Amino acid sequence: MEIPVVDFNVYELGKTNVSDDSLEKLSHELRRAFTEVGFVYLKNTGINQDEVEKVMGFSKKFFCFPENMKKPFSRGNFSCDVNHGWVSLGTESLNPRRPGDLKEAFNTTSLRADINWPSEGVDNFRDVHVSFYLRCKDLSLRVLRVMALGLGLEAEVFLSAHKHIGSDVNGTTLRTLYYPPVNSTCVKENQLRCGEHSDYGSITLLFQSSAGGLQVLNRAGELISAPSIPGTVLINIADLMQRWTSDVYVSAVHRVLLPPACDSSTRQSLAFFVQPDDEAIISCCYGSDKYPPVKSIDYLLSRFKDSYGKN
Ligand SMILES: O=C(O)CCC(=O)C(=O)O
Ligand SMILES: [Fe+2]
Repeated sequence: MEIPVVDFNVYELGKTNVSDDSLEKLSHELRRAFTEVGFVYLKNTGINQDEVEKVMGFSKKFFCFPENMKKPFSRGNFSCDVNHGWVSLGTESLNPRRPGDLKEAFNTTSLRADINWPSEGVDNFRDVHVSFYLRCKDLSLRVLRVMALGLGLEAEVFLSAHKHIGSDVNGTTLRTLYYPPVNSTCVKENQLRCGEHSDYGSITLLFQSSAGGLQVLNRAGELISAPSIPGTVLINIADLMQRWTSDVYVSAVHRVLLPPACDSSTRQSLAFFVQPDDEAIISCCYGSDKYPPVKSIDYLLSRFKDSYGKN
């Protein structure tokens, strides 16, 4: 099964009058995508390609700085948030059995005004990333509502555990990713741009530049490619949501391959990782006991330990 494209037009950002019938139809389409593949392309969400390209442009300026200008913003340097900040090339292994991923990232996890943001040479870096974070937050809340309806659950069931996105008690992160040109003579054995993994939280919104490489493992065990479709948002189920729904919605493994040997192009993506509030207890819905309840923050920290374990 390929990744379906679903039209979100009736519930796009800014729309307030949506009929129950249209929401129900949408919820069935999302349910089908999230049970059969775990990934869906949403079109007509209200977030357009120009916005995405603007954020990528600002990010790229930062990534192209020399290392000494990026280092002060490193992940781990921010006492208010363990995940906020810059992650250098090869630091994270999303598949811990592989060498470090050939990617750089900047995580916007804290929206606090009093933290140190890159500004020299990248005016507006904070504002551009924070505005896009808030747009993604709004869209995510809409998607979470429709997802609950698709399961025949009360519309607020997921939303009530995502009340604090953008505050210090919620780990939701906008991650801008930069995959520099690959020099194939320097690549380690089994190294990829991004190793096989599934995401940790509830859902992920992904926007990609035109360079390919993203693959998704479908339920038939086939790796299918997930190219960028301009103007759409690729949304996937993450692991806590799979637990929450007792495996009804599936969190699919995915990865980003190296480019072909003679291809020296770069790649960019923006991932918005939606995480339930730190203190939310995630228990299986429908009264199932398939997984024991887990606290959102405990689960997230244990997953970070695995992917940053080598450092
Ligand atoms: O860059 C991409 O297209 C995917 C990145 C990803 O899957 C992740 O960071 O979790
Ligand atoms: Fe991912």
